[in-house]
Amino acid sequence: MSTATRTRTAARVVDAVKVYGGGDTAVRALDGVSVGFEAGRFTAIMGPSGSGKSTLMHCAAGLDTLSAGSAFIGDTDLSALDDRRLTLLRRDRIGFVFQGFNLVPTLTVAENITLPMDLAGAKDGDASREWIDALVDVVGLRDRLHHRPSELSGGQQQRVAVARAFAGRPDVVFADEPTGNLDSRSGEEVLGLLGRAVRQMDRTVVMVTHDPVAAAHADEVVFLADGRLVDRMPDPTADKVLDRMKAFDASGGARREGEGPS
Ligand SMILES: Nc1ncnc2c1ncn2[C@@H]1O[C@H](COP(=O)(O)OP(=O)(O)OP(=O)(O)O)[C@@H](O)[C@H]1O
Repeated sequence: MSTATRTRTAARVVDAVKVYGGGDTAVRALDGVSVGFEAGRFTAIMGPSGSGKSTLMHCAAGLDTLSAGSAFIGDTDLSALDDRRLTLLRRDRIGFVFQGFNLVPTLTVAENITLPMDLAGAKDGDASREWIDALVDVVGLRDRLHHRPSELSGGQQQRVAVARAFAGRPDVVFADEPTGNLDSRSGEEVLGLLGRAVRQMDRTVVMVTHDPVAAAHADEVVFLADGRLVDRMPDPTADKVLDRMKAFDASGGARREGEGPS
């Protein structure tokens, strides 16, 4: 039973292809990617600029659609959902953290955190009150609950965004460069938080990042190059990730079969 629990896949794409545009200018941003993101794990997606990281995240999270292949949240095939159901799935089963914190300026910290649940009309039962209470402690915002975002530092604002992403206990939280706008100390705090949410609160996080130090907070790093999955690294360290990235620089990224070096 515990094995089954451990190997649950929170999100996955199978043979994912994404082509932007058409004709001579078509860009194959994903070129047959199959990858699963295990529940209860923190996975980082890395790769050179333009390798398809954001495209993979957006398609896996139902923010964009694949040109071919399938994307699943749990057992739900996203391509089988109409727009309304997709919107509901994103609201109820997925949390998002973006580089620019995306908080509502007129709401307090507490209101921002519970906004997705309030919009969903969730009943404020004891279980969810306890969960939010625990989250507020994990993100260290108890003394800021009645402040507005403009009264907080960037790092504090991103901690609010992290709490908001986890508030509805989604199946998976997708984070796109969550530390991109933060200094290194605030960035470390936010990454530590994501890691604690996974390990102490049994959450699932998938994070796109450029930064080997950020990726080292994950349980596993998956590497993309030229729209393909080229490597996976369990138990990453910043040095190991940096070395792997340098190999991409040296080779100019992964080449398609039959394609020579430029
Ligand atoms: N909306 C779009 N229209 C056309 N091409 C796009 C679009 N979005 C992305 N691309 C192209 O698809 C490829 C993959 O882009 P993507 O943003 O997924 O890469 P990335 O690895 O996240 O890059 P970065 O690290 O620079 O953010 C790139 O060649 C990019 O120019």
